[in-house]
Amino acid sequence: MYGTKNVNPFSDNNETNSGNDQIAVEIIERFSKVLNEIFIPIYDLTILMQKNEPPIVYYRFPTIGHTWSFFMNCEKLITESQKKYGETFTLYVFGELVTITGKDMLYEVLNKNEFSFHEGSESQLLIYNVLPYAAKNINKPIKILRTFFKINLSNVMHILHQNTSNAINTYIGECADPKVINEPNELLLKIIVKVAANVIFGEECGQYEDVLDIFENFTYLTIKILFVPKILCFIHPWLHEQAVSFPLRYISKHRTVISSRIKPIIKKRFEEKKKLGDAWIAPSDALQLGLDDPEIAPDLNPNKVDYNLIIDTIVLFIFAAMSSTSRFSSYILYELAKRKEYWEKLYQEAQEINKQCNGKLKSEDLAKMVKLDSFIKETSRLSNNLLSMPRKCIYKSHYTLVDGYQIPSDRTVYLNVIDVCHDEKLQGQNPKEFNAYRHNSSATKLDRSFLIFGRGKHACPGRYFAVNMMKLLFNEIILKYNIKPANEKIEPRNYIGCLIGPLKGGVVFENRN
Ligand code: HEM
Repeated sequence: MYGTKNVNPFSDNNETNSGNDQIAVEIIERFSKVLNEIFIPIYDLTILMQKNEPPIVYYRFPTIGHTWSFFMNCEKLITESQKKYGETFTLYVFGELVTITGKDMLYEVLNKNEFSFHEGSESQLLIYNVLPYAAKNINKPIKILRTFFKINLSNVMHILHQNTSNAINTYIGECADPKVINEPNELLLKIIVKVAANVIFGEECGQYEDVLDIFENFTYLTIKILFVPKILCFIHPWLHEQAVSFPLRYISKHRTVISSRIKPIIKKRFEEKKKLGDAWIAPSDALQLGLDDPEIAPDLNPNKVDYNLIIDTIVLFIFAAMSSTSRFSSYILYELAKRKEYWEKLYQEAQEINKQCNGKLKSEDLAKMVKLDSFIKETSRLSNNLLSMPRKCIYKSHYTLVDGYQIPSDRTVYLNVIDVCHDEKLQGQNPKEFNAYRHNSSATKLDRSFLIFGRGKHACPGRYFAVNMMKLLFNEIILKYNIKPANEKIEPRNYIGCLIGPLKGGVVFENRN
């Protein structure tokens, strides 16, 4: 029954402190024991009388709860808690109780309306504080994004390919002598921003350096704020939100710059459409999809366009697209640099496909890149966060999971995705080891064993774009360069709290021939 077994998952480490530290720890421990003995049973009792909540993992220090171990070694905290309490349990982190569910229960949480994606998601912080016009009716921008991926992606593949090639030439270029790229994360972000800006924003606008700078800065900052420890949440979550979203709100007056760039383009498009009528060929970008919505742009009148909503939709698009795609691309680049044993086969595949399509890749050619697809899928599988896809329980009093545990209203539930990634039944033999050929379906396919793009009704609508973007990028890199880690001892993946942190270390590029 919940909260009654005061088991300490970290008891093995208790003896490592010495001297004054040891005394200090003992004093705090004694003090906290007294507090625990007073408060925990009272809390336990009140809850027990009401519901069968998931067990709260034992913690030593009141207020701090599991925050320290969550931050320092989240993987160990989760694994040991799971061993002792089962797959559903509760932690006390940054002043808040959060419940963790494992591989058997997480699909229920993902699929039930009683668990809100929008209220649970960390990105809400960004959306409400920085994109207020999108936040007012979030379904509108999401619908534009979904439509874009449904109808436009294959139409823009040749543009994406061309832009990827150009961006690689610009940012990596000829490497007759070995060239060390010390910050491959930044390089990949630059390439992806340039490529994606064209198809999202329109070719005319995607060329403006000031706009590209905004997208880049915005993505950097949004990645950074995800890793800021939520210390201020001990006082109130609102304070944390205000502090981390502060720099984003003032980022180079993004609204003014983007607005000054899109207004003339929108005006020109309306004029051409009026003049040419049905003969006008609409550009295949997300900007145009926004303009096709009569609520956003009524009567082809530039003065009536809801520019704020268009700008927020574009920034949301960029934020959603850039941060994850560039982060995952950097993990793939490192794996590729490290794992020479895969090169031969990947190179052969790239050459054959390139020959068949005369160097002009279309959607169907990308579908043929099965080996590269598997390599991308395996890298992503092993580059997942430990916990992911938070949901807030919005059911009136509590929601009862199939395992009988009752999740109280307002509780955030995190999904233990690493439990899925490391499960032998789901992943096959040696699930913690890299084996690119363990997969027999594409990285875009949503299934129980692969949760990188989520599942259920909020599953990532940008996954085809992301995977195709990565295929274009690495197909080009494989054909053009030999790569190796700048430092033989490349740093393994590191976690910051429950999130996988950016990889560190340079990569050396050299022309293949
Ligand atoms: C490697 C790249 C990417 C990864 C790993 C990724 C991952 C995810 C995941 C896990 C979710 C589900 C979140 C949840 O259920 O809590 C999600 C949702 C979403 N993703 Fe992605 N994503 C990627 C690229 C993209 C791209 C390129 C876009 C394009 C704009 C995009 C747009 C979105 C949007 C709009 C949602 C929310 C959908 C909704 O509200 O229903 N993502 N993504």
